[in-house]
Amino acid sequence: MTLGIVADDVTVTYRNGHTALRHASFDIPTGTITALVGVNGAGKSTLFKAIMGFVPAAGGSISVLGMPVKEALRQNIVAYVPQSEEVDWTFPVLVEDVVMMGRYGHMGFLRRPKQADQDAVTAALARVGMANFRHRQIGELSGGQRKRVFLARALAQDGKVILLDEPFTGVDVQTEDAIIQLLRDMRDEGRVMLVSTHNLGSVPEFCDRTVLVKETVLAFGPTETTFTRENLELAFGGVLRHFVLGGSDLHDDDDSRQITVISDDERPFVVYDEGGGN
Ligand SMILES: Nc1ncnc2c1ncn2[C@@H]1O[C@H](COP(=O)(O)OP(=O)(O)OP(=O)(O)O)[C@@H](O)[C@H]1O
Repeated sequence: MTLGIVADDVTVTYRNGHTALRHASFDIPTGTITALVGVNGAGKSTLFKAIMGFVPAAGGSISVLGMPVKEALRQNIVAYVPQSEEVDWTFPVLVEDVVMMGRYGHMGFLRRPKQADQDAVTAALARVGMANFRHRQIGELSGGQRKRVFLARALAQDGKVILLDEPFTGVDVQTEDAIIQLLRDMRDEGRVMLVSTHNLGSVPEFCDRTVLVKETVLAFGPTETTFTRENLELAFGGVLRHFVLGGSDLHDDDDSRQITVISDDERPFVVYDEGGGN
């Protein structure tokens, strides 16, 4: 088992003094898809930022493919697929330009694309089924198409570790299935896929591993032993009312993919179904 990402006792404190993660530890091997699960504000994005070196760890350490974060950044091996809200969609930029950004780390100082860079962009767009959209403005695309373009950027970068922040928000079932298939292919190529998702129903279906966060890492490991009723109740701070997992049940009907967590004050807290998520 080759180690992909290892967090050892990581604490992250923002400049305003807020500590978003305390003593968080986990490890995930290469060649896996790992779900990052937790309520809003649990620290998922913070963990991503720490892995990308955007925020320093106030304590502990993170290694990526055996390297410190700084070195991993230098080698351009960590790719990021952002949440839609993080992107300024009014910025006038073509689809091919967004994907070309994935090549920047492979280019020289002047960032002049070579034929190999153009080829990588073409191949990445084809792989996500967006070849025909190459010359479109990014702002003119649908939510699902935009996700595909950012996945193409990660592919063009040839990231060995790919962080995806809620890739299923606002995408239809067909696009979700296409994204899951792509993630599986990338896993089989030995990459590390870390996926933050609120779409709990699909976690057991496609994530080999799960990391549960709530201001720290509550639990991590293989999904069968980690994505349990007890751990989910801990992560969501409520009572799990409807929890159907595993095997053929998952595919029998739409209902069986639904997970409902009822919060302590009896309001449905998390209600997710096949295509949904909120
Ligand atoms: N730049 C920042 N400065 C200070 N505090 C921050 C900053 N970014 C996030 N936080 C705080 O850190 C905590 C964790 O936020 P984070 O964005 O990591 O949560 P999350 O799990 O990604 O949530 P969501 O599911 O809503 O995306 C929250 O309490 C948040 O308010």
